[in-house]
Amino acid sequence: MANLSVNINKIATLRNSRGGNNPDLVKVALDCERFGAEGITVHPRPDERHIRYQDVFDLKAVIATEFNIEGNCKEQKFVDLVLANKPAQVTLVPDTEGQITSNHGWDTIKHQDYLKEMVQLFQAQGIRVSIFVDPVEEMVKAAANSGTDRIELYTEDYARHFHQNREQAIKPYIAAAKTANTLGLGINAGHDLDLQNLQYFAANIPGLLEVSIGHALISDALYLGLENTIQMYLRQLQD
Ligand SMILES: CC(=O)[C@@H](O)[C@H](O)COP(=O)(O)O
Ligand SMILES: NCC(=O)COP(=O)(O)O
Repeated sequence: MANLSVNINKIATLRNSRGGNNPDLVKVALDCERFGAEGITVHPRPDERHIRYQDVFDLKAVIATEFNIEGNCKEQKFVDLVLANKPAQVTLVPDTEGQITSNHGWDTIKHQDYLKEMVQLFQAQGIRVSIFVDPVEEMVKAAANSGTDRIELYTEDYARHFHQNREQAIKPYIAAAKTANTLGLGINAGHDLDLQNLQYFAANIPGLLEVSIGHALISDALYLGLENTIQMYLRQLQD
């Protein structure tokens, strides 16, 4: 069964909209753990529009499950933040400036040497590394050459096409996962996974270790409550 890491960016978005500490991000993270989440994910961006750099220190001090920090390692501030906090996992995402959200994986062929350097830097500090990639076999192969522990499959395309034709939508992900399995890479996945598309994805991706879910899960929690929502997502992941 794949682990569920709850991405709490959207809690920080809500908090920041009024400048105070409501909702309390740290309390929400601890509640997610109490309700069954196996990890907490944050994706600090340079403009700190949701997760602030200080949040990462505050969360690291209290989180007992897997802490996953996602972000752009081309930003020195991000690299310093990760090294200062030594989370269980860092997920390298190739964000470009002004993006509303993550919208592509790394070109692991073009950035091979750079990624190798980054992977070594984090691994030397005992931090597991995952590289965010599109479900393209060549990208998975080149990711393996960087020495990364895991890849995170960018699932936006799967989610977008799921309702039209789920067999077609998942095809490239199965192929990418098989390649990753052959190369000994661990597999994470995320972006736009939700209560409709998660079960089919988890049931069909061989070797899926972890999903990180934020936007849909936090939205569902408005109607269903956070505890109930987390339990519902966990049920989708059951074998
Ligand atoms: C890497 C990924 O797919 C997610 O972390 C996503 O980027 C969430 O970030 P936002 O909450 O800023 O949209
Ligand atoms: N890595 C993906 C993630 O953390 C959450 O993405 P989303 O569920 O907010 O689209």
